[in-house]
Amino acid sequence: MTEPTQSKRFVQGAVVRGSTQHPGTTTDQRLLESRGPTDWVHTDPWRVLRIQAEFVDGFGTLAELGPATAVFGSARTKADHPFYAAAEQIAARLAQAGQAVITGGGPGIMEAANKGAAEAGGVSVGLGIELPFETGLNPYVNLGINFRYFFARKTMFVKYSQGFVVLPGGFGTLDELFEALTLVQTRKVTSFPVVLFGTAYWSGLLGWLRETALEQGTISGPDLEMFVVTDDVDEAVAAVVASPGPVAAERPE
Ligand SMILES: C/C(=C\CNc1ncnc2c1ncn2[C@@H]1O[C@H](COP(=O)(O)O)[C@@H](O)[C@H]1O)CO
Repeated sequence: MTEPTQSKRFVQGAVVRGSTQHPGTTTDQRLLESRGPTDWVHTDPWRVLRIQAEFVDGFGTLAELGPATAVFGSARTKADHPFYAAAEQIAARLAQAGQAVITGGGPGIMEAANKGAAEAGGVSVGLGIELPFETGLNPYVNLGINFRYFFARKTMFVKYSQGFVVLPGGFGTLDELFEALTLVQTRKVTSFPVVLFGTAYWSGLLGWLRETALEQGTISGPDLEMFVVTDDVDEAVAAVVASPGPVAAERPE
């Protein structure tokens, strides 16, 4: 009987190959030398890995953030608008209360909130999003992550904040607001305060929710109690600072 010789073995990561199974090159050689078709970078399996990478970067960066509140509002609000000043003040108060402030990292209300947080010495988070036109993170972000995918970015807002303060805004703001309300309504999260800042701006929407949505039974009475509506900076801050965060509703495993 012939003794197998150790020297003829080839170790390939976790795999051990005998001489007849030798691949001829090492894995590193093939990685470094390969040049071939590149269309696979535009396929869904590759996108899945990129999506995973966004979650890895987001979770890895924000896991130790501590208490935080997300502030939303129009990307178009100018620096001389009263809502810009209000967002700046809300964020400054949140920072003074030991909270990080999370925004979409863009201009308008996002910039105001990042400015308020950063200038008050707080953590000023910007979760940027790739858009067809380049806007980039505003200069007041001191902890920023850029996302390709809206849904990965939206997970970060909810996962790492203990409440939302929503200032007047358009479709983007409404999307963020209604996502939070849907998560609370469906009990995906509990203890998640949503503050609508700017009573006059929100009154039309709230009236429609009461007089049309509630009337026609598409929402219920308690759904209308999910948010605090205010023009008062202190009230807005107090509503979120007291919250323990997006506690997942209990369910049997
Ligand atoms: C349209 C303009 C800039 C776009 N830049 C944005 N950067 C980051 N996040 C954005 C941007 N635009 C929208 N968002 C997100 O939606 C919310 C604001 O949307 P709205 O439609 O303006 O209300 C905001 O909270 C972001 O998360 C201006 O030149």
